[in-house]
Amino acid sequence: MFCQLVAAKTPLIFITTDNESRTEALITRAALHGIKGMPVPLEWDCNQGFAGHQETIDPLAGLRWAVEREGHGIYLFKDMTWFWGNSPHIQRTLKDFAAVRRPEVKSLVFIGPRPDIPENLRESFLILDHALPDRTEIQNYLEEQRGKDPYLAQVLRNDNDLEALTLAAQGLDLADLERALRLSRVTKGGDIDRVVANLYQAKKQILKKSGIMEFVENDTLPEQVGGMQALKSWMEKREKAYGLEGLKSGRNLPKGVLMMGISGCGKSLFVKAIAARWHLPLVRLDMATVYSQAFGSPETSLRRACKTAEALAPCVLWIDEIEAGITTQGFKAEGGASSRVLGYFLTWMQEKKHPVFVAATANAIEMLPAEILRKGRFDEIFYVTLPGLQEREEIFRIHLAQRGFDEEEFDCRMLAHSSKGFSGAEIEQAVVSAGFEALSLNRPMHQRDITEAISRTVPLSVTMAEQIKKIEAWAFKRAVPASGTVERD
Ligand SMILES: Nc1ncnc2c1ncn2[C@@H]1O[C@H](COP(=O)(O)OP(=O)(O)OP(=O)(O)O)[C@@H](O)[C@H]1O
Repeated sequence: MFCQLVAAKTPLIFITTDNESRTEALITRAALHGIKGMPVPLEWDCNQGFAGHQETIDPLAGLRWAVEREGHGIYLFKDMTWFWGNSPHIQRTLKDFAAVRRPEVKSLVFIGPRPDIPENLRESFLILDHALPDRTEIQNYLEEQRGKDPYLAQVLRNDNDLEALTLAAQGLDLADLERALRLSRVTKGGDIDRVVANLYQAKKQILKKSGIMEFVENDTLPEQVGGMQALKSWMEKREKAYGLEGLKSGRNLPKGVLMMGISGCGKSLFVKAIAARWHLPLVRLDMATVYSQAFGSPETSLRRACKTAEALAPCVLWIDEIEAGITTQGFKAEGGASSRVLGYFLTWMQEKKHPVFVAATANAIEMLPAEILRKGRFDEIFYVTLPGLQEREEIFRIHLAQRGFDEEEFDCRMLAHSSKGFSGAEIEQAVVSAGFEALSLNRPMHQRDITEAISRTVPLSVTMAEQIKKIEAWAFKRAVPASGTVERD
């Protein structure tokens, strides 16, 4: 694509990239191998100007130098986005350059993490996105390296190993992949499982640095989730239809589910359980962070997040608080960032090319615009409400067992009765604080400790009774209850 644009004499190109050196390498390779007669691209940055031309350190001088040079050429500007916003001279020079037809093949290429192009120049630019390498690119790279590098030849003994390493490397830049492999070599990890583990560590670090997303280490089992029968059977049906292999490989991965409902009732827990059960990496995107603008505009942050998720595919993208950023005036009325961001997200959901299972969670569900709830966006929309009697009993059993208590020594039915209106998180908290109480008195935990912890708790369903009623009335019309039934006790 880049070669074709240059060959077609596109004067101004902007490439968004998170990795300058990878993009520089790509441009150089494309120029030398893809465009006949093209010399090596010349690079400009604000510290050096063009190499060997001190007089070009000033951005305008650098630009003029490139514009005035004769012959074919690609001129790569790295830091121009910091300067051009406040410089009418730079903007005018670029506008004039774009307006002139010239016999030679000459393009000025600008790179940066975001297409921060001055309003004035937008029309003159063609914007490309240098996304992370896809599966085929990674596989080709690994195969090529295996032929050259005895260490990789030792790690990748067969096609299954190659497949496993390719999968683990998805979401990494080739430069980062190279670095991670070097690290594995130094630590003498010749075993494929260790190399794969190293790559996951590298990915975790990189996502953490990017700020808006995080890798969630996860081994939650569906058995750790009490109740939610409808959600569980939704999951099991897909497993029966496509097989775990089909889901794990991404071949038959559903589009996604939206889980909305009261805080502390297990939405996040279920997202983790689904990802672990389908053996898919789980990345969490916090919409509140996207709107905080800490990592660029909300649109740019979300675009980057979606691209990264696609590069990591097959994976589960957990969008937490999808309603964040939508103000009380509503989605359309405010007409600002949230409608643009959600608009982008919905289009992406529809058009994404790689298998990303989107698990979105929401608390303030009455804020969600009809666009999100429309049939077909998500495979299913679930409403996660307060657990009923049977479910509370199950949740007590789960949390007692998780903390090493023998659940048979407790009357979980009775505990369930006395915790009416409690969320899963509140039940967990009652078990934890009862355990702590007993520990502080240096004795085993008894049933009484838990009932006392329950009676000390004022659950959310009491403090927020009115809101919860409203939320329930709203949700029951629009979503499937995650529990399968609406159990009242
Ligand atoms: N159905 C459940 N079964 C077992 N444990 C539960 C259940 N619901 C909640 N919990 C416990 O409460 C904790 C918090 O729940 P979780 O974070 O999944 O709730 P949430 O609905 O995502 O809340 P929020 O909307 O506030 O993020 C869980 O980690 C789990 O320990």
